[in-house]
Amino acid sequence: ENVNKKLEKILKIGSLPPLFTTLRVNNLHLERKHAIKLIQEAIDEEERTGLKFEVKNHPELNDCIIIQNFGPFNVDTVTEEIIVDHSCGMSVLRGSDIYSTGILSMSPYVKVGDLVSVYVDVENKCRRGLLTKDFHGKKFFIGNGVAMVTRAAVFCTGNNKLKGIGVRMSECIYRSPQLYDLLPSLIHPQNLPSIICVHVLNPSSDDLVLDMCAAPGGKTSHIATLMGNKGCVVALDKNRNKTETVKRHLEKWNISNVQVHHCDSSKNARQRNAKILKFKRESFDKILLDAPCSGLGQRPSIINDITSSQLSSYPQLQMQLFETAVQLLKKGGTMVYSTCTTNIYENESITAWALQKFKNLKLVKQDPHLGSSGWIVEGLTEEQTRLLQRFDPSILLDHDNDDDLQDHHQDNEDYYYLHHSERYDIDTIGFFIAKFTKL
Ligand SMILES: C[S@@+](CC[C@H](N)C(=O)[O-])C[C@H]1O[C@@H](n2cnc3c(N)ncnc32)[C@H](O)[C@@H]1O
Repeated sequence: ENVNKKLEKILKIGSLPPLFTTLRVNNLHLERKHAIKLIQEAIDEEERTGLKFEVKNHPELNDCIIIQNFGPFNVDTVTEEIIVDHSCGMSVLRGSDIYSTGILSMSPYVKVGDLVSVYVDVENKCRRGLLTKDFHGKKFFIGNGVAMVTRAAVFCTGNNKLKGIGVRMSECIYRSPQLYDLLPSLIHPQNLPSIICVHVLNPSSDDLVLDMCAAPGGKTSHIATLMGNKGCVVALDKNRNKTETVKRHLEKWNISNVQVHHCDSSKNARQRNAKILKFKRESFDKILLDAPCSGLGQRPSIINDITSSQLSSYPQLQMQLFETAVQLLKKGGTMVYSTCTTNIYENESITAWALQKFKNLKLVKQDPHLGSSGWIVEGLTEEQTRLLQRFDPSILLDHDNDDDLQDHHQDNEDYYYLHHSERYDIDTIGFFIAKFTKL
């Protein structure tokens, strides 16, 4: 009964966007107070919702900025419709406009400048180019916007998909400031636990650091920045295209202490095209293993179509990567293992397995520790779970009236209330961090 209730809360909170946007500042090139001023000015100028977004310091992280968002709002639908894919819908709920590539279906006579209601294709069933009246699958309303393109322009451009903004959002059920492409070399939108994760690793300027699963590179640039663009970071990813994304991001940030390689970081490399680089055993001072995972902590996520076999495949891969990490870590070195999932089998159970298998590994205290403790599993003592850091936004829904979990997309005053208190350290994506030292 309790487990089901917890699961219900995890799914419910997972379907909502966090109501805080967090940004990391490139403090090698810009002081945070100047960044705050520039961002506030840009938001005030762009603002179309009539809401006042306040840009603030994170009180404990010297490179982090927080902006509180608003929602949910009741928005009336209009006759003209468009349907967008899931990932586009999720970006809209976090403040984005709609790019034409995300549009799946559109009413036939929409003209540029018309107001349209925007829906997400919940079950991934809408064929691209379908007329909205012919789509009978589940769809979820996320707000209204102004069409910048016609149906013909979106769907009749041959093989080249139309690029650029297709619908400019005017009233979303959740409202966040428009930040994309704002000062891309100086600020990076990043979820709070991801920022905390690299502070926990705490790299310094004379370290040799390995980032085993680096793409798209958010944590890599953070590691490099904390090292003052000195020392050396080796950043690996098994996906070649994604390593190019990492390189572009680092170039934008003017970072020169990172070597990026296309490489399979697991011991038993099976991916055919990824090179396997040989590093000397016990050569790295610090290692980040931000592991591939089931992503169950990602928010918002209206659907989750992960299969149980996909879900159960992750621990195996995580253990392989973990073994490589332990081999490559120096004695006395530090390793951080992290995931963006709430799945205990990819988090606490991997930690328990690692402590059992590698007797020279020890869990150590994390600083900062803003999340809650880990969950208790076989093989971990209570004291050890207190050294783990788990971000579990479902605790926002832990209040006395558990039986009355209403649909937040209606008129959920409880939810609205919760979000208007200062809960930025809880209203995050789901995330897990374990920090080890090698004896
Ligand atoms: C959670 S994401 C990493 C996010 C990244 N650390 C960041 O903060 O931007 C996991 C990454 O692991 C990569 N990956 C998966 N299996 C891998 C392997 N065997 N070796 C190296 N990278 C792998 C994926 O391509 C993916 O980019």
